[in-house]
This record gives sequence, C-alpha cells and structure tokens, in this order.
Amino acid sequence: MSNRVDATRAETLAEEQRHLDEVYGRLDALRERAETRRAEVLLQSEDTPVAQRFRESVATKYTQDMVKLTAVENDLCFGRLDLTDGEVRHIGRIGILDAEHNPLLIDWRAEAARQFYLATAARPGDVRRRRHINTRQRKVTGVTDEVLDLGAPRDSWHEELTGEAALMAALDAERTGKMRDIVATIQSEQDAIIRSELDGILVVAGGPGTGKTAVALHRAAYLLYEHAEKLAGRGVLLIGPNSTFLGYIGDVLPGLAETDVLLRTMSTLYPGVEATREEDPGVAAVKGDIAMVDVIAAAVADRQQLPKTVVDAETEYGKLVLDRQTCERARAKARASGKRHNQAREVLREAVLDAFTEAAAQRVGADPLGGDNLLSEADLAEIRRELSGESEVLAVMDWLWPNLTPQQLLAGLFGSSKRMAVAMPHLNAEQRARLARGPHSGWAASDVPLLDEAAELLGDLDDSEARARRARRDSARAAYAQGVLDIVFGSRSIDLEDEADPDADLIMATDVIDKTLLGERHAEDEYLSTAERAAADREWTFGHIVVDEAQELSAMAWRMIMRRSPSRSMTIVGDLAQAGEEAGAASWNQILEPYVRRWRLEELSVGYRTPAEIMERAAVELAHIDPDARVPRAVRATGVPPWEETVADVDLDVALRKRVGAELDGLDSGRLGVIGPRQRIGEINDAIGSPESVTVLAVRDAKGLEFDAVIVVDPDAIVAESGRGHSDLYVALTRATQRLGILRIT
Ligand SMILES: Nc1ncnc2c1ncn2[C@@H]1O[C@H](COP(=O)(O)OP(=O)(O)OP(=O)(O)O)[C@@H](O)[C@H]1O
Repeated sequence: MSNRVDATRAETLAEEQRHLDEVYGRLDALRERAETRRAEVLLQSEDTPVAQRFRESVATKYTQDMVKLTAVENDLCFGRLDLTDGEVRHIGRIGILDAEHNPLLIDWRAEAARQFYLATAARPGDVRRRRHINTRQRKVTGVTDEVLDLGAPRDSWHEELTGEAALMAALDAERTGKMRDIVATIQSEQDAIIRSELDGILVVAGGPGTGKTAVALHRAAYLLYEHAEKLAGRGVLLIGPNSTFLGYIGDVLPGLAETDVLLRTMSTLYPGVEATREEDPGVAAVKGDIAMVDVIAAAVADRQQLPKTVVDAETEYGKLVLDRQTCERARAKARASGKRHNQAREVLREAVLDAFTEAAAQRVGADPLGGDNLLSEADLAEIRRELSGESEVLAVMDWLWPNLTPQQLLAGLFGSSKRMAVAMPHLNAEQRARLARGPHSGWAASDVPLLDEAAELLGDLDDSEARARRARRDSARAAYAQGVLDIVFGSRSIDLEDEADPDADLIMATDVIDKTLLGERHAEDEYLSTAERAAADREWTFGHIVVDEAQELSAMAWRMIMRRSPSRSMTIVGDLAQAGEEAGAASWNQILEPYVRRWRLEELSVGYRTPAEIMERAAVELAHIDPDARVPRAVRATGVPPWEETVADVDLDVALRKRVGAELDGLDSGRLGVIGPRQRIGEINDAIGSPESVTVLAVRDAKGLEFDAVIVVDPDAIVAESGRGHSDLYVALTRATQRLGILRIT
C-alpha cells in the first residue's frame, strides 16, 4: 500500500516537474528575447539626438522587462486547479503562454485564477481539486492537494479557509526580517478586498495581524494588472509609517513584478526634503491640526507687507517716495489677481513700477509754469524701464512682496515669535513658544504637510531662470514627441508591432512603449520610471494611493495626500485601536468627511500573525483602549502561553540577557524583537549587545513589523510614555508569530 502511495506521489512530483521545466524554459526565452531586443535597439545606427533618446527609452523599457522577469524567478508557479471538466490550470506570479499560445501559467490576478482563492468544500464551483506546489530553485519539492468534496465533514469555521495546510505552513514559517508575499495562500475575505473596484475610497480595517498590509500590497499589484491602461502613466503611491516598515515590505511588489509603486513615508513625501528631526508628540499634534491651513494662509498674507507711512527708493531721479495708500492699492490688486503668491508678485511689480514712474515723472517732467507734465509717452516708458532695474526699487518690491519658497516661509514663521503671534491667534504664547525653533534645525515629519500647504499658496519661484528652463524643456519635449512619431509611423525603423511573432504578446516592452511614450500621461523630459518621475514632482497626481497604518496620520497629512489623488481612488488601511500619534484619527469618518461623501468599509476579522494565546493577553490591553472592540479570531494556537516576569530596575540587564539567550535558543534561524519604551532603548541595546537575529525597537518603529518571538520590556513605561500608551502597548504585544514574553520592572 505504502509503496503504491509513494509511487503515485513520485509520479505527481515528476509530472509537476515536467510542467515547471517548461515554464522556466519559457521564462528564460523571454528574458533572452528582451536582452536581444535591447541589444538590437542600442545597435540602431540613426544618429539624430531624437533617435538616440528614443533608443535609450526603448532600451530602458527592455531592461525593466528583464528586471521583472528576473524578480519572479522564485516560486514562479505555486498552484494548480483541476476543474470538473478535466481542464487543468497552473497558477503563478505572471502569465506565460507556450509556443502555441496556450496558457502555461495563469497570472494569479487573472479571473481564470480566482477559483484558486475562493473554492471551498462548501462552495467548490467547478473545482475538483486545488493543489499547492512547493518549489525551491526550479525544483518541485512537494505538493499539497485538497479535494473539494461536498460530502467532507465540516465542523469548524476553519472550513472557510482555503488551502489550510499551505496557509498554516506559511504562518508557521520562520520570519526573515522581510515581508513575504501571500499569492499562494490569499484567503477569500482578502481576495474580495484585493479585487475590489479601483474607483472611490476603500477603507480596510482590522486588528493586528489580520493581513491588512499584505492585502494592501497585493491590491496594488492587482490594480496595476487589471487597470494597466489607467494606471500605467500615473503610478501608485504607497504611504507607510516609517522607513523601517518600508524596508520590511520593500521586496513584496518587485517579487510580484510590479515596479510602478512609489513607497514613501510622510517624512519623504515632499520632493527634496528629508524630514528626520525628532519631535515632541504634542508639538506634532498642534502642527497636524487642520487649523494650520489658516495659519499658513495668514503667514503668507503677513509677508505681503505695508509700510507704516511711506517707503522710499534712492534712484537716478532722486529719492522717490510711495505712501502707504499707494502700496495698499498695489497689494490689493495683486491679491485680487487670484494668482499664487509668487506669480501675483508680477502684478504688484507692475503696480509699484507705475507708481514709481509717476513719482519720477512728477519730479523731472513737471511744468515749472504749472501746466501739464512735459514728458511724452516714450519718455515715461524709458523712465519705467530704467526704474525697473534700479536696485532700491527692486528692494522695495522685495520688502513689500518677497519671492518665497515654502522652506523660507516656514523657517521665517517658526523662527519669529512676532510672526507666529500674527499667524496663530488661536494659540497662547506658551503654546507658540513650543513651536519655535532655530533657523537650521531641519524638518520634522509634521512639517511636510505644512510645506506642501505653503507650496500650494506660494506657487513656483517665477524667476527668469525658471522661466527659461521651462521654455527649453517645452520645446525639447515638442521636438521629441514629433521625432518619436516620425520614427514610429514614418521610417518604421524600430519594430514596434510584430504580428507574426508568436511571442509578441508575451513581451511587455512593446505595450509599455505604446502606452507610456505615446499615450496620455504626464510630460517627461528624462527616461525615468513612472515612480521615479512621481517622486521628483510635488504636483504629481497618482492613479491610486494606498495608505498603510492610516490611523497615524494627522488632518494636515490627509490634506496633502488628498491633493495627490484628485480622483479619490484610494485604499486606506489601518486599525484605530493601534493609533499611537496624538494627531491621529478618532474615526474613519472624521478623516474622510471633508473629502468625500461616500466610502466603502471592509473589515478583516481573522488574525493570521498572532497565535490565540498571545491574542488573549493582548485583548486585556484592547479593552483599555476600546471596551467594545473585538480582537481578531486567531487562526492558530501554539500551546505556548506568554511568559511574564517582574524584576527590579537594577536587575534588568541580567534578566534581559538571560531571557534573550533563552529565546534565541528556541529559535532556529528566526528573528527576535525586543520592544521597549523609547527612553530605555539605549539601555536595552547596551545590555544585550547586538546579536544578529535580534532587533531592538521603540514601539513607534515596530508598527506593522513582526518577529518569531518578542520580548516586551517595561510595559508600564510604554503606557506612561505617551497619551496613547495603551495603543502602543497593544501594538508591542501583537508583533509575535510564535512566542511572547513580558519583562516588567518594579
Ligand atoms: N493569506 C495569507 N497567507 C499567508 N500569510 C498571511 C496571509 N494573510 C496574512 N498573512 C501573514 O500574516 C502576517 C500579518 O499580516 P499583515 O502584516 O499584513 O497584518 P496587518 O493587519 O497589517 O497587521 P498590523 O495591524 O499589525 O500592521 C504577515 O506575516 C502576513 O504575511
């Protein structure tokens, strides 16, 4: 009997291996083809600048194809569906056709793959069997089959799980410090969210470890696949809580062959600014308040100054004087122009020049006999021209209405108690003093939305250099576009469409060239990826925005993000109970109400990360935060309850070393996280040194991360450290996939 089972199993593995060999054979062919095409394009001899640039862009696209085809190397094929009519479908990271154009591998995002994620014994549809295929380096190492039989016994909610054995294996696997994709084991409640429609705002709520981040990432990949036309030129933006988190999730999308997603934190969302300054949470909360909209507007208005009585300028026509009323009229005209500050300066400039010209004319052209002014129109024009270059006249304009960058405006505001008093009447002197700072103190994350707000009101610096740069760019762009059209439709020197070639629709570059070079999209003057272009452009608007750990963002941050998505196509992912920032939101409605009338809410209820024993301990903390909140249903138990130990402060070092040692002994090659209050992080690091598989983190930096085992140090201090301390502790307690320990300090 057992021999027969073994023989059948060996046959199955061999069958899957044959299929896998064919799949990888095609993958290699595709890569080679992209490489050959790239080389061919670069060898083209036409030598005009336009042809050269076009060649470079085509070569870049082929290089990107090669990168994508290389990124899907591991676990390329992970599943198989056998349908009741005998059809067999293999499911993988990308779609691949064989030489006869039949699907060898179906992209996990295609409709034809969907049953892989949905079929259950209770609702098998036309699926007879689902197979998970395990591979390592192009070798099939095992398969797990589920026969979807309506008659099978059903006795628990686990029947809702799809591919339970593969799921449990994934959840039990040791962590590497990098998030893995879940394409092989997406659950049906997750699948529905991943494939939810593109338009509108979708909020995905759920407790810790319910897969919100995983779902958000797979949704980004799905949307880029399903709505390639719409999203190709605009890209997708993903906002995460901090750079450690972005590092943690950074491999997931490339592994799904998606490169058009820009990953950013709020600190890096404003091009050219790296906001690294640590800030008091209370100050961040004030700066995140929506009242800052009026503050920034008032700060800009405050820089459009008037003299108490007069301003004067020493010129070649003598000392010319403008009174306050004249200046006020000029300012009113500039303000009424409806232009942004830096552009409206042009209006003020004209009005001030008019006034100075008139003053000069009075002086030099006045008829000594009291008649009309003796100057001709041409004389006046000449005077005006000369005055426009006079340094004191320019200084008066700069004083009345300075050109300003957002950085100058904010530095000027927070560096001056007088300016703060004018712009922030809603705060008292003590509150304002907390916001004060020196001239070169750098930016904090909470400054970023303020810079963006200021940039909206100020507009670009419209100096002659910027104008010339723009003009050069525009004409280069027009010439380039014409050149591309000539090449593609005129000489046809580059083979864009190759109908006869059976491989044509396997190669992505040709599509990409069509869509992104010639279709409707943002202008470009360099061959950068969509994500790279978006990163450099403050006014870029994205096709879709995903916000993770969304509960942490302030009202000002939301305002900035919404500007990047005028179409309001967004996925917002978070858990209000985990909100650690004082500026964070109290409800989803509070966040969204100013921007949209309707939005969709989906809730994830199954906890994949944290075993039942740990979730039970975390539930105590959740009750402090929100007695009505429900903890996620843990999908598995480990039989290992969390340990708890109380030590005296002086004994912490010794206790920590002992506990870390013990936890590391229990781990094979997995990871241990030690999470503590910010004030103890240095001490903890000193106590345990830096063993390779241990990460020491303050709670803020542990958001969204996970480890095989976690030790939470000094939970009372974590609670006491911030106004949302219980939420912080709740986050700390829910980071472990296997074991949790708590070291209290008396
Ligand atoms: N369908 C699935 N198959 C395999 N693993 C899964 C699945 N869903 C979630 N996971 C795993 O569960 C863990 C928790 O997922 P994730 O980090 O996305 O949760 P989260 O809801 O964002 O948590 P938090 O609120 O703590 O940030 C991850 O290791 C993730 O890979």
